[in-house]
Amino acid sequence: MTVYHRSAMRGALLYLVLSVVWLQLVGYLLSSFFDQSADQLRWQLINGYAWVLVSAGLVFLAGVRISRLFGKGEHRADGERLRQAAAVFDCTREGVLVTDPNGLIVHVNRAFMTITGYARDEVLGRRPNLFKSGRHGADFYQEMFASLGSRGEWSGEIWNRRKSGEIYPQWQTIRVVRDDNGQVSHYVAVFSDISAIKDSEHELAYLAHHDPLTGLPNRLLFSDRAEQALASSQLHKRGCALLLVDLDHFKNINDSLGHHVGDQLLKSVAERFRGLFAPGVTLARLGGDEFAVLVENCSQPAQAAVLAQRIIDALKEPLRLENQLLFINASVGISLFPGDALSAGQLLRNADSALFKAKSAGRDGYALYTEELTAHAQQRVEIAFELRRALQQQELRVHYQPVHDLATSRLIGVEALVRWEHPERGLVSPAEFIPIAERTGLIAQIDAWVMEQACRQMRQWQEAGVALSFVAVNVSSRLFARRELYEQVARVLHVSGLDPACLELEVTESAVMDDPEVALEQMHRLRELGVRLAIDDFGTGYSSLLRLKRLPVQKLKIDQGFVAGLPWDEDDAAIVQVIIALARSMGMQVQAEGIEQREQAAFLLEHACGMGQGYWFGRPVAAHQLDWDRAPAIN
Ligand SMILES: Nc1nc2c(ncn2[C@@H]2O[C@H](COP(=O)(O)O[C@H]3[C@@H](O)[C@H](n4cnc5c(=O)[nH]c(N)nc54)O[C@@H]3COP(=O)(O)O)[C@@H](O)[C@H]2O)c(=O)[nH]1
Repeated sequence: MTVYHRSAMRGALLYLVLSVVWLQLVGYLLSSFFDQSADQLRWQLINGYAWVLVSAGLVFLAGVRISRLFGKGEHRADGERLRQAAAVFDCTREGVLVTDPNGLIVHVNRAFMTITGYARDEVLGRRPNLFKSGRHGADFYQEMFASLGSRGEWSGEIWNRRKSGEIYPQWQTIRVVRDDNGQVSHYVAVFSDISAIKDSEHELAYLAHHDPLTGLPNRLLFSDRAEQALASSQLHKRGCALLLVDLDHFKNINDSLGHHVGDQLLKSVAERFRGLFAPGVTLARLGGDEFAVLVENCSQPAQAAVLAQRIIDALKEPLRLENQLLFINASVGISLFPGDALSAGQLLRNADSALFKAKSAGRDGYALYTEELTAHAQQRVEIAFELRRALQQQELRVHYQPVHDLATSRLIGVEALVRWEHPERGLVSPAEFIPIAERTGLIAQIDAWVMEQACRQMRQWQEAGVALSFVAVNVSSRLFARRELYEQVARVLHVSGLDPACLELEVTESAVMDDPEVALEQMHRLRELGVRLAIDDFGTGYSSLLRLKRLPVQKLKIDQGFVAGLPWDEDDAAIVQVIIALARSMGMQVQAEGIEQREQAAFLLEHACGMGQGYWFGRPVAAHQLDWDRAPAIN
């Protein structure tokens, strides 16, 4: 039972007792005063009316008390609600601003002051246009008031000005408050400062569109800008040039000096390139060591070529990193809009084909896109695709070319050369697919496979009693630069059980001289395994004799280009003699390749070249086709 019930019960009981006492007392008094029952009846009636009158008075008093009681409760609840609202209003992190129907500010909360920098007194009685940033036009405010008029509410992003003058974004909701008569009594605006969110959005957008290392636009932003530039060029009937720049042998820097130095170098290169171009030119880093330059208003190949040369020349001076000077070159591919391509994607692909051409032509230069390049590029893509399949479907074969001892003319070794038995095209020359395999990275897989086959084959020959000193395999520059080459060779030797001294690894002179320090380290590691090392195509690179002397190499292979002129071409004859003398002076064996005539073999024998290989001795053939007894007479 509540307090109210108990007090009501008490009142009712009191009324009951008083009524009974009153009735008994009046009845007793009337019977004692009056003998006549008619008088007694009249007074009882008067008493009844008097009691009804008193009761009505009591009911009135009770009603007043009750309504007072309820009235007090309601007021208490209202007060509580108001106190809570005021606390929320003041504690909320959202700014709150209340205006009267005329738009004059009548109230602001604490968060409002924190966000805007204004004190309460500075804004009360003023209009919210005090905070206008000037970023929004009249349309914006018209729409806002139209929404308030029709829906009684407006929400949206608005840029306002703090007291400090700083312009900032806020998310704001404005509500119209109406009184009991439906008249506008107030406008209440609740807003939050969204600068931090905007900053994060900007940061995310920046990260998504820029390369974090150099701060240059990335591929996404570059493609976007290229699309825009092309659209604008089309409209204004102007030309554009896209230059794709690739650093030559950058991988060697990463591999030999570490990624930290590689990163520093990329930053320095980006800095140097930045200094070359006027503001209208977009320079981007597309990934790895690949940069792109988009030049608007450049329609002539000659103009683009000048820029390409400027890029190449910019790297002629060494780059100064923390404590060392580094040299790096670049190759550039150029494609022009609208002459070469009509879309940004095509322009990039064409520039890539031209870049490939520049690299194939010996690097450190530029090449312009031509239509034939597309056909070649297409062909390259197709071959790369098919080559992957060929590896899986085991379409590759290993052929062996005999190597003869020139003194005895006997077959003493073989060189393993890969062949592709294409299901439709027949035997495809490695000269066609090896460069593509090198570019796509498939070469490492191919070389590893050839090495495994050659070692197994050599073991089989040895088990069959064939007296063969070595089997030579080619190691591409790509595989040679990899640290895992050592593990790979060790694994193949272990699996095949071949004596390491019977395996000869041929590395081209250019692969060695690309980065002699890395080559030196790699060669020493390989020598620890006990394998033999030969420098292939010797004479075509620019070997430093000092460096050559330090290399743990057992053989120099004279490039077939010099052998071709023997014995009549004096220059070739002189070069060959020098190479032989050089090899011998460094205690290396020397082997000539590309011997097609007896006279060439005779010249080489006469000048103390130890070994020879070429069509005159025998072409590369399948393992079972080798003629072990062939020893053609040289003299
Ligand atoms: N990384 C790898 N490269 C490989 C592998 N197999 C081959 N190659 C390289 O491909 C290029 C072309 O090779 P190929 O068509 O096999 O040509 C070799 C010989 O057939 C050819 N040769 C040999 N003797 C003569 C000759 O008397 N005349 C003549 N015109 N050509 C001849 O020379 C090529 C051998 O060259 P080399 O390797 O320098 O000893 C070629 O660059 C191969 O290196 C492979 O598995 N991996």
